[in-house]
Formats: sequence, structure tokens, C-alpha cells
Amino acid sequence: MASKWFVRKACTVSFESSANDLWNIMSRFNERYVFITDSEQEGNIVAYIRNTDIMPSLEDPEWMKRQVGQLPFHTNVAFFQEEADMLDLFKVFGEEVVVIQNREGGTEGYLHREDILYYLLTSQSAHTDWIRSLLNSIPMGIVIADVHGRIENFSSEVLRMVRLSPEELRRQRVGGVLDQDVFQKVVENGETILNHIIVNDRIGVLADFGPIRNQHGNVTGAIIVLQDLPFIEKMAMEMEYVKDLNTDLQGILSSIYDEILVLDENGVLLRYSGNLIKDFWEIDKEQLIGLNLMELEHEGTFFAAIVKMVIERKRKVSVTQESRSGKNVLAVGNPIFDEKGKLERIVIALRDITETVQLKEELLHAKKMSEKYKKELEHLRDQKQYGKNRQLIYASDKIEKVMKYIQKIANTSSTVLLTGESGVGKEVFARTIYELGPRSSKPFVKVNCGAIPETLLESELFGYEKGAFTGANTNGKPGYFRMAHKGVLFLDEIGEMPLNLQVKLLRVLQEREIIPIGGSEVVEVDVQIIAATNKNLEKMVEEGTFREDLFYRLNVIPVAIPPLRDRPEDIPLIGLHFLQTFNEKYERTTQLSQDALDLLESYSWPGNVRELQNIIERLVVTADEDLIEAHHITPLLKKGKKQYLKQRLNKIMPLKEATRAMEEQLIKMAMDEYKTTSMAAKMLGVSQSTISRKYQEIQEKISRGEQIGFKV
Ligand SMILES: Nc1ncnc2c1ncn2[C@@H]1O[C@H](COP(=O)(O)OP(=O)(O)OP(=O)(O)O)[C@@H](O)[C@H]1O
Repeated sequence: MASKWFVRKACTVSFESSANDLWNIMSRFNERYVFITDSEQEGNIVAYIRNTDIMPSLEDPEWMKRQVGQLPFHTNVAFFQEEADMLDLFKVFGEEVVVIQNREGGTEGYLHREDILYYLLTSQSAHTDWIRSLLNSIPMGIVIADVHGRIENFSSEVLRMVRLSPEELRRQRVGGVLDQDVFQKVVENGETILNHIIVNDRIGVLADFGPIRNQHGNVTGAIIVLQDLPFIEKMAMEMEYVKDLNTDLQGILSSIYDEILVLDENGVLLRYSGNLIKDFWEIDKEQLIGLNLMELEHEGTFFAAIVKMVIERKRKVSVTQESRSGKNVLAVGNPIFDEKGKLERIVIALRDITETVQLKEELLHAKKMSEKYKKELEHLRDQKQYGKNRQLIYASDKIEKVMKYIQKIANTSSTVLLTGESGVGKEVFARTIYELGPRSSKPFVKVNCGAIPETLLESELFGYEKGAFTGANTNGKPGYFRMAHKGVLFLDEIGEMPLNLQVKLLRVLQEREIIPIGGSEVVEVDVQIIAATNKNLEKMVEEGTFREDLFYRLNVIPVAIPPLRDRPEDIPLIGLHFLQTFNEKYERTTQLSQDALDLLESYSWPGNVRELQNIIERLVVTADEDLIEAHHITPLLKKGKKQYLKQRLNKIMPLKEATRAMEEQLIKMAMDEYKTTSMAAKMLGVSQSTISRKYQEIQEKISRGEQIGFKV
């Protein structure tokens, strides 16, 4: 009688129950099968669900809400009356479960295949060969072992499940292939352990362990029934899928990043992938695996910094770093958290940006250069606008005043009379007025009235017609007035103009027209006159050598240029400007010492800027050494010796200070001139020791960069 042996209680659910209810029953009662009844009222078992059918879906909350009827179920249930002979049950061994019913047709319970096997193995009438063929015919793995775990028998399915050959399996003990602890419990305590999942790198099975007893009830071994875990296969498939995904991901990442490093939450390098950035790593990266990258800090490896930053800030951090080999690398560190928000991993993506950085630097450089050129251009434009062109150098307030005045009048095109000593720069100012004025794009014609012979001046100014006089150009000549049409005519040294020509000039200035020599036609001219002279025209007018009416015609806008000695602040600047010009011209690298500049500044410059220009040129050409000292200059300032101190004594100062300054300057002058202390002492009428001591003090002062003599 089947029920005599063992009948398992059948847990039931209806088709309408939820998957959640089903799973609750299975897990609560540790059931492998739950039966489905046609309806709650009738309660007839019509199908069953195996625990392994639903396990893969348990994680899905949506699945849990489904009805049992929507789940995969099996209908191959065999029904037997409880008084049926067990042998009848063997006949339907292909069925997984057999429902045992009582006489009234109600459900008593059920048996599954292992139960029947168990019966067979414990039944005295069992025949070994018969059992063996039976074992092999079923789609489950069955292992029979003695109490020591020695494998006595197994079905062919086992070999597939444990991936061993029959010989290999026979050499093994159950504990080595399956689970020693569970086996131990079964043979020692006679426990039946069902639904035990064994998953390791070789197998993935669901195992039922049952004890085998002899007729005295003693445990003599164990029967283990193995079933494939369908989700293991699914997992394997998923693993394959994940692997593929991983390959794709690697491909995608390596096209964005060159290297990926995976670190644990403490900064230990677990793995890396991608192409090595050439010349970046100074150590073999294999050696870094298992190392905490933060420990590399002392070696100047930047990951130390980024790892620390990610750990501390717990957010994405990007840094760039230049390696010792000059590689520029962008590193992006990303923290990865577990579901509780705890830092689990740090992923650092690296990109070689050496080329990008280089390009950026080049771009920056180009930008800087264009910025510089732009500034220079603006500066040049300003210079033009304010007359500060390269030719006109100044620092003094006096010239600044003149410049402001010039800027005011430049737009008027009125006649300008420039006065000033010879060499003060009258022509430079005339050109500045022209450049600042509205005629700057038209001609600037200079006529030196003192340099052209009186007989030719008229024809040079007004031009002549063909064959006007013997020796004249056969084609005629336009003359400076016509050449300067719409532009500026600069009449330099106007005081030198002969009286008879002054009348003609006056007429042109009044009428704004000329009659070329030998011509009869009147030619209209539109010129701005800028005249210049170093003569005192008013005095000449008084003396009758310059026409008064012409003087007033010319003196519309008088501009007086102060002599250089009245603006000593300009001297060093103009001097250095000439020094640079002549250094370039003569390919020299001469310099002016501070006392040389002091000396230039204290000189009275009777020849004004022209004299300064000439002296500097001579110094540059003749200097034996690069450093031009005061004593190199003294011999060139012959005329000025007497006025040496003139500029320095034109202001009130404490007498004591003035005496000291005067003394310093005199001693310096004497030493520059006479070179020896004995000569200087003689010239200054004091003892040599006095000069020697005082001159030493002066030199010390100079070497400390202090100014000697009168201060500016
Ligand atoms: N402020 C200045 N900055 C730079 N160079 C200057 C300056 N003033 C004059 N010079 C230069 O000094 C020299 C003499 O100047 P310029 O010929 O203009 O003087 P001038 O007053 O016209 O002389 P002259 O009365 O003898 O004709 C020129 O080479 C000129 O370029």
C-alpha cells in the first residue's frame, strides 16, 4: 500500500491565487511542488508548479502580482488510490508526481520520483540491474553513496551535471562533488534535506538528500537526487550577454577614453583596461594591481590626488596632469555607490590630451600675439593721433604744452610760424602738424629757403613754363607750390628769403594763386604754409630785412619751440633714443652710464637736439668699450664747459645742500677732465688728499645708484 510508506502533504492553490501566495506556501513549507486546484470549492488537483519553475522570476514585483493561472504549470499528474500497489506506481515513473487519493476521491497527499526510488532502494525485493536501468531512464541525476560518502551508484545524468567522467566521479566522495556538510547531516542524523541549491564554478543543481536505511532502520548511506537549475542556465546566458555587453562597453569607452582604472573604495587598483597611454606610466601597470594608488603620492603620480578627491568629495572629479615625460592626461574620477549609498568603487577614466593641450597652448600664444599686435597697432594709431611718432621724443611739460597746442590747431590748415633755435626740432614739429592735420595724405614739400641760391628760388617755388629761360628744363617745372597742392609747403629758414621774393610770396599767400615764370596763366594753389626760422623775425622787421606784412601773414599761428637746455627732462630720453638708433645703424651695443646721462643733462646744448644727436653718433662710432662714461663725453662738450652747472642753479635750495652739490659736481668735473687727483686738486686749489677722499665718497655714491650734484 502506497500510503503505508510515506505520503507527502499536498499544498494547493487555485488558479486565481497570486504568484506571491504560491511562493509564500513554497517557502514556508519548504515545498518543491504546489498543486493547483480547479477551483476553491471543488478542490480537484489538475496541475502542479515546481519551485524551480518560478525561482528566476521572484525578483520581479510585477510577476509576483500575477495570477497562478498565468504562470507556467504542469498537468502531467498521475492519480492513484491509496490501496494501490507500489509496483503500479513504478509503471508511471515517467511522471514526476503521483497524487494519492482516498476512497472518497479526496487527496491524501502525493509522492514524487525520489520517494518511489527511496522505496525501491529500501525494498528487499529490489533488483540492482532493474534499479540501474530505472535510474538511467529518468531525467534526473541520482547518486547513491555509503555513510562514508563513497559513491556506489549514479545515473548517467549525474555525469553531465557534475561534468566528470564515470572514473573521475567514482574516485570522488560526495562531499567533494556536492556538499559535505549537508551529506554529513543526512547520514549522521537521518535527516531528509530537500531543495538544497548547490552552485559553484562547475555545477548548478538543486539537490534532495535522503537517508538510506537497512531493515533495522539504521542509516547505511544516502540517496541524492539532482535536478538542473533552469535559472542557472539562464544566468549563464545572461553572463554571456553581460560579457558581450562588456566587450561593447569596452569598445565604446576606449573610443572616448584611453584607459579605465577600477579601484576599490580605499583606492586599491582592482583592474584596468584600454590601451596604455604611451610614455605616461613609468611603472608596469601589472605591478599596480592590488596597490593603493594613494601610496604613490610621494612619487608624484597624480592619481594619488584624484583618488583622494573622489573619496573625500564623493562626486565626479576631473584633473589634468603633465607627466615627467611631458604627456598631458585628463583623468575623470567617478565614485560608484552601493544601494545604501556607501562608496563601493572608483572608476578613473584617462585620456591622452597632449595634442589638445599643445593646440590650446598654440592657440593661446597666437591669441596673445594677436592681442600684442592689436595693442601695438592701437599704440601706433594713438601716436599718430597725438603726434608722438617715433621722431618726436619728449618727456618735458614744456613740449607737452606745445604738443597740446599743436593738436588743437592741426585741423585748421592755417599758416603756422615755428620759431626756435637751430636744431630744436622745428622740422619735426612741422611734420607732426602735417601728420595730425587733414592734409596728411597729401604731399609734404620742404623748401630750405636758405639753401637755394637766390636766383633760383623763385623758379623753384613757382615753377616755370617750357623754354622760360636759358638752361631751364625744356619741359618746364611745376615748382614747389604746385607740387604741394592740397598738401603742406614747409618753408624752412624763412628768414633767409630775399626781400624781392618776400613780396611774391606775400602775393601768393594773399591770392592763393601763382603765375609760373614765363607763363601768362594764373594757377590756383591750395597749400598750407608752415614756415620756420631760428631768426628773430620781429627784430628783422625792425631792421627792415624782413617785410612786416609778410611777417604778419606768416605769424597766424606762432609756435615757439623751447631750446633743449630749458627742458633737461627731455635730454636722457632723446639721448637714449639716438643711442638705440645709432647702435642699430652701426651694429653696436653701447650703453650710457648714469653719470654720462647726468653729464648730458647738465650740459647747455647750444646746438640743441641736433648737437645731442651728433655727439651720440660720435660716441657710438668711436667708443672702445660698450659702456660710455662721463669722461668719454667731456672732450666733446668743449663749448659748453662754462655752462656746465647752469641748469642746476636756477632754484632756491638750502645753502649747505647747494654747497655740497656744487662741490661734488666740481670734483667730478675736474676728475673727468684731468683724470688724476693731483691735477684735479691743483685745478680746484685744494690738497690732493681732500680730493682723493671726496672723490672716493662720490664714487661710492655713484656705485650705490645715488645721484650726485644737484638733483633734478
Ligand atoms: N623731440 C625730438 N625727438 C627726436 N628727435 C628730434 C627731436 N627734436 C629734434 N630731433 C632731431 O634733431 C635733428 C634736428 O632737428 P630739426 O632739423 O627738426 O631741427 P630744426 O629746428 O629744424 O633745425 P634748423 O633750425 O637748423 O633747421 C633732426 O634729426 C631731428 O630728427
